[in-house]
Amino acid sequence: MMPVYRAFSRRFIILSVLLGLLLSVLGGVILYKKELAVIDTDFKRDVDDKAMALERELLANLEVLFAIKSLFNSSEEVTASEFENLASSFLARHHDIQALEWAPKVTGDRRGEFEVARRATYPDFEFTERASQGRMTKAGIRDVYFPVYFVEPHKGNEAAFGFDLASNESRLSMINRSIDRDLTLATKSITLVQEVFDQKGFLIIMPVYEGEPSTVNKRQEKLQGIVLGVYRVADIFESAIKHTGAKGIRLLLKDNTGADAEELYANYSSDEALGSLQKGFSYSRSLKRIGGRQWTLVATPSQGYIAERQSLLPFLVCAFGSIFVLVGGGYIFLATEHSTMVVREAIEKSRELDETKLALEELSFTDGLTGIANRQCFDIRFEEEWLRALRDGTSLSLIMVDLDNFRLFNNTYGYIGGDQCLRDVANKLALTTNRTTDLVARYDADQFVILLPNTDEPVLLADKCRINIEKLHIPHQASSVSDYMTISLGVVSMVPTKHQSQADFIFNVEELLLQAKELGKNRVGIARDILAANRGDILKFQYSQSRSTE
Ligand SMILES: Nc1nc2c(ncn2[C@@H]2O[C@H](COP(=O)(O)OP(=O)(O)OP(=O)(O)O)[C@@H](O)[C@H]2O)c(=O)[nH]1
Repeated sequence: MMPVYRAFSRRFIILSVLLGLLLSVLGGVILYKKELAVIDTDFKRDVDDKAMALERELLANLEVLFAIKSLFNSSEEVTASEFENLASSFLARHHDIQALEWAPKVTGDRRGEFEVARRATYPDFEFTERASQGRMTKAGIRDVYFPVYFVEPHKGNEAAFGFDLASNESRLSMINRSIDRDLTLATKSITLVQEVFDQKGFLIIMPVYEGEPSTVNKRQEKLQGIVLGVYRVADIFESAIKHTGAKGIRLLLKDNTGADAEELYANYSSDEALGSLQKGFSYSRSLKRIGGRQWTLVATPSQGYIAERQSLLPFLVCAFGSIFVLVGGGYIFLATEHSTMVVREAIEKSRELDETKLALEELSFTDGLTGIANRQCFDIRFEEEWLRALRDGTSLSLIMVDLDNFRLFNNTYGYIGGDQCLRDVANKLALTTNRTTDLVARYDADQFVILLPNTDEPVLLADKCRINIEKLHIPHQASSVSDYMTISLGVVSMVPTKHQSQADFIFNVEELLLQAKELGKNRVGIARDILAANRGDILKFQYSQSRSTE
């Protein structure tokens, strides 16, 4: 029973520990995923903030162009200083504008007139275009020019001053589109004429007409020129982003207008390797369409951004949960083992106690000197057998034995010799009885009893005992009967009835033993009814009886 219980409790503890570990890991994973979800939401919000800042920045720059356009709309002829004053005031506030420019529409026949007018202030002024090797050269002959006539700030934009925007096919087509539809348009990324380093820039152009022409022809006819904003992508980007809060976000600005997407600017180095977690957070946010261009912000968090927002909580939940489960499981396991041990010890103790009790019981029923049953044992067995015989209607016989002249034996051979004699006699009496149900017990000092349940010939057995003791040849010089130790016996046998008592039964056998003593010892005292019942053996008893008379 115990091993089954132990195996069950061990299996239960192991399963509980495994379940606890699983729950700890699960708890950690759930918290980890929740944290990632929060980071994802925060990240998208931060990117949206930056995209909106970029939109605001572009719209603010458009407003500047509208203000300059208004200047040209409201004046017959805008002078260089008027343009300079207005543009400077905007440039002072908008540091991300590379230049604000005015490019009038100049027909081929008026080119000289325009060049001369500007040479009053800038003697080297002429209409220019970009030569094939990238350097600036005098503009070729064409019907219409759009030369950069005013440019603020002048310093740093000298290369653009006089540059004919119509010198480039694709730019001219965009200008014409803007003019025909009265559209504010932004170019795709270009390398600015004033650019020294390899940075991407773009232009926003805004046509200025006389009045408000509503058809294509009238627009072409009434066109005065073009207001231009010149920008470096990086400047616009950094200026917009620098006031937004979150740091550690890798941003890539792409121009997705048309079929070919183009990368405009990235605020990180492209050879930086990305982790899978970073890639998982990647987020694209399209900006409002401005100047006909569709810009998109592609964002990925840096490792620092993620690390800053991750806590140790999921790990701690997992680690401490596991430790708690393991320690708890270990404690319960040890406690169970201990209690099992205690129970096992208790069972062992109880078994030992039972054994001790049995041994004590055995001792209490054993005569200390001879090792056969004692008086107490006899009394209990006698009671039991009496009741059994009474119930079953069977016979019960009792032989009482007394050593002859034992006092004299003691006097002659001493108590130690007497003790040995008692042991020898007891041993021989026990050997003489055959049945397991027979009981030989020491009754008193030198007296023994033999209880014989359901025995037909108790007298024969009694005489056999007498003969066997005499045959032991235990010397007894002082005996009045023989040279050896002899015994006298009384025998009673009856089928008990409820009118008879155990005491009478004992009394009778004592009487018969006394008679045997009185008749001369070394003989069996038999009741008359037994003599009658055992007629066939009468001679033997006569022999026994006759011994005493010799
Ligand atoms: N050695 C020894 N002697 C004992 C023990 N118990 C009793 N005796 C002695 O046994 C003797 C019993 O003597 P009795 O039965 O009275 O008389 P007896 O000498 O046997 O005489 P009869 O019975 O008439 O033959 C006494 O001397 C007791 O002291 C014992 O355990 N050991």
